[in-house]
Amino acid sequence: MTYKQQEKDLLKVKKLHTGFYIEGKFHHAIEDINLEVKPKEVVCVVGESGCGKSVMSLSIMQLLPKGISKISDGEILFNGEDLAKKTEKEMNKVRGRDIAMIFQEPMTALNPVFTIGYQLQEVLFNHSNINKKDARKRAIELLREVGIPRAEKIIDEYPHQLSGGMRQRVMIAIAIALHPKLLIADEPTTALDVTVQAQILELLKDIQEKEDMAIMLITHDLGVVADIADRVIVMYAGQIVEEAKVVDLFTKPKHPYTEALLKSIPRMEEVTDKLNTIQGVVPPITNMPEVGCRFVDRCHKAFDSCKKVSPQLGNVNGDQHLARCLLYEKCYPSDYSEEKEEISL
Ligand SMILES: Nc1ncnc2c1ncn2[C@@H]1O[C@H](COP(=O)(O)OP(=O)(O)OP(=O)(O)O)[C@@H](O)[C@H]1O
Repeated sequence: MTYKQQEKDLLKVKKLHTGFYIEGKFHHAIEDINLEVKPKEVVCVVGESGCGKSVMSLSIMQLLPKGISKISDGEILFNGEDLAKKTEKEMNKVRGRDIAMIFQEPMTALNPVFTIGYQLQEVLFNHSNINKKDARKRAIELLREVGIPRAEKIIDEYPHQLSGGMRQRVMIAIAIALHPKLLIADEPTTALDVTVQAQILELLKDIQEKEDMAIMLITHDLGVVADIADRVIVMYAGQIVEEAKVVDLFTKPKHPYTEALLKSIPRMEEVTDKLNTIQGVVPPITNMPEVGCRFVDRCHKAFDSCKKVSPQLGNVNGDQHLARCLLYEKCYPSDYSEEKEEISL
């Protein structure tokens, strides 16, 4: 039995396409996204800024900005139910109770005019019949669980009285209050300094184990991934370009973009005066190449066909390692033939 067949999916995203209306024209920000998250699994989604990571997570949570964006195709199955078909009222029940989300900047998610305790208890009141006394007790327990010292005092403080790391701990406490089955964490450590980043990652790992919860962690930093992920999904220009178990991704990366991301992680043992950065930028959604590989202009392994043939996501190293690159035979479109390409030239 393969890994993918072992357990039922908690989240299964199928052929998801989401985009924005810009100057009256619809442009896709993510295209043909297929992914699964199993119960208790930690899946990391990585890629540079603008690759579509946040659009993907906001699509799953149905939190895209109204009027200017839409899911144009696809399904988002959570425990078999399509979230894309749920009403706002139904989604309000799912958010927090089944799927929780934490963001990069906790200050924007926390309300500055209410105490920490008020905001924690509000979640408990909204989803259960708990009384005031028990809610306060539970809120203090939750603050302790996420490592907040002097929880009895902090509960009556306001978000601005806490450090960035402590605020992120409060967000995690709110997120786990109802024991969700999935936590989506969008760059949860990016705004924090390095030592605090490590503590928050450690906390997420502990909580994931204690709560038996799955995590989808979104980050632009592959360094963060090594420590926590079971599986990694690499996104580039709105598409998944590689997906593998964490060990395989780090030891046998298949896509030149993943290789470049790995090279850009600073290493202690390398004495160098410059960081390896990837030259160029991610194409904007208003100027996405219609055909060919979207990484072609930045790829040092690119060859002629890369501009003419759109690579498919294919199995490149057993059934758990997918990549979207013409270096691999399995990534050519099923109707591809060299003859056809020659005629079209
Ligand atoms: N409100 C919006 N209106 C128009 N385009 C948008 C909007 N939000 C995102 N986009 C575009 O969608 C694409 C994907 O953006 P997204 O925020 O998902 O990237 P990301 O990988 O999460 O980057 P970051 O790490 O910077 O958040 C980008 O080209 C971005 O410019």
